[in-house]
Amino acid sequence: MAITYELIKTCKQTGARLGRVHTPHGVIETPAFMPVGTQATVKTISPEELKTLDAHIILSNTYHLFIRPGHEIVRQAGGLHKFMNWDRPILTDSGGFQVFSLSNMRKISEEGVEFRSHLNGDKLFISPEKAMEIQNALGSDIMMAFDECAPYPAEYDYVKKSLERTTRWAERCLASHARPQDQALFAIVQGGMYEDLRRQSALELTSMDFPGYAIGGLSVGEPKDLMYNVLDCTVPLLPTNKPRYLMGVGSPDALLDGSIRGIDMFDCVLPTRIARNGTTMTSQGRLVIRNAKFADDFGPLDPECSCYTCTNYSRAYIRHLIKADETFGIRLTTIHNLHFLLELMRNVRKAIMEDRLLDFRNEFFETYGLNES
Ligand SMILES: Nc1nc2cc3nc(NCCc4ccc(CCO)cc4)[nH]c3cc2c(=O)[nH]1
Ligand SMILES: [Zn+2]
Repeated sequence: MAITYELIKTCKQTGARLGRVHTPHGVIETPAFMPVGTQATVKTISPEELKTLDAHIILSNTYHLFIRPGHEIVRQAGGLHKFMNWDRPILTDSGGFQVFSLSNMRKISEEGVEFRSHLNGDKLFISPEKAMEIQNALGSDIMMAFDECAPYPAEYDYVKKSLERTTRWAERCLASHARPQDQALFAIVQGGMYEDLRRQSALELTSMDFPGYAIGGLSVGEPKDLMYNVLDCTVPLLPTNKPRYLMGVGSPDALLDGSIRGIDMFDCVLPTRIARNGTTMTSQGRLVIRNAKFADDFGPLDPECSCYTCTNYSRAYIRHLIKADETFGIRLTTIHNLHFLLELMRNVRKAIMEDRLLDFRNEFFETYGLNES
């Protein structure tokens, strides 16, 4: 079996679970945050630094690696682990979402999606079979089924037709799964913001017995309370002995409230993306280091933080680097933001062990600020 999920305990205060996902490249302690390395690198951070930060798994993208450098190159390199020198688990997203969020001129049919590369405009086509061939070449430990992430908002009838096609595509992914012993294929539940369609999608996909289930179609601009409604009606329909992965979610508040609702895995570009413009997550909420008030502030970014950045550099120095567009500044804010979220998840796992996750959540929001993202 490519992966097995070990449920260690369920929190008495909430629906949160402490677990472990065992993979051929190591164990993932859950609930887990996955740093995003879209083009085979977590931007500006080395694999050694990711290990120092204690990231257990990273995410890469089928769409990006298909259009550059091409999955055959990665296959010839011996797979993504060798290519990027990362020997811990890798999850690859299947490309559906990226095609819709990045490329223009795309046509969706039963067969798959025709689109133009956002790099050079080449006309390309990805089908469920193609998405599986690419992920097979990449050699990721966890592959995602090829799906359609319905836009938000979207008409009921469109979402229903779309989820039913996503279910048929999931069957085609299963049928073309070349190495189920080495790679786990996760299905992706769709259904927009409609409870009955979410139920339909969950029941259709869980009847096919995948090793793990993702909840897609969220974090697409909907209000947070809608996202939580969808989780409340979807998570209970997923098997308790398999991992649940909420795609594209990674703000501190959503990691906490998603864990409370029984989500085991999260990914988001947020910490790395906002770091590049100097926005940082600190125990007192968001801090935009470009702000002039930090020009002569020689204290650490976050006094409560023990990361490499907060141990060795001042706000004044980091602000100077970001203003001067120095890459080292982006490395420092990225290291801090990744540490902040990975540390948050370590504390979430500790709070579940001690049956006090709800208390931990309320304490966290008192200092971080409820409406932060
Ligand atoms: N295969 C598949 N992949 C997905 C990836 C997703 N990623 C998201 N949301 C990410 C949203 C997101 C994008 C950028 C930033 C940076 C700061 O603005 C933060 C969040 N939702 C998602 C849904 C799906 C989905 O249904 N299927
Ligand atoms: Zn720090």
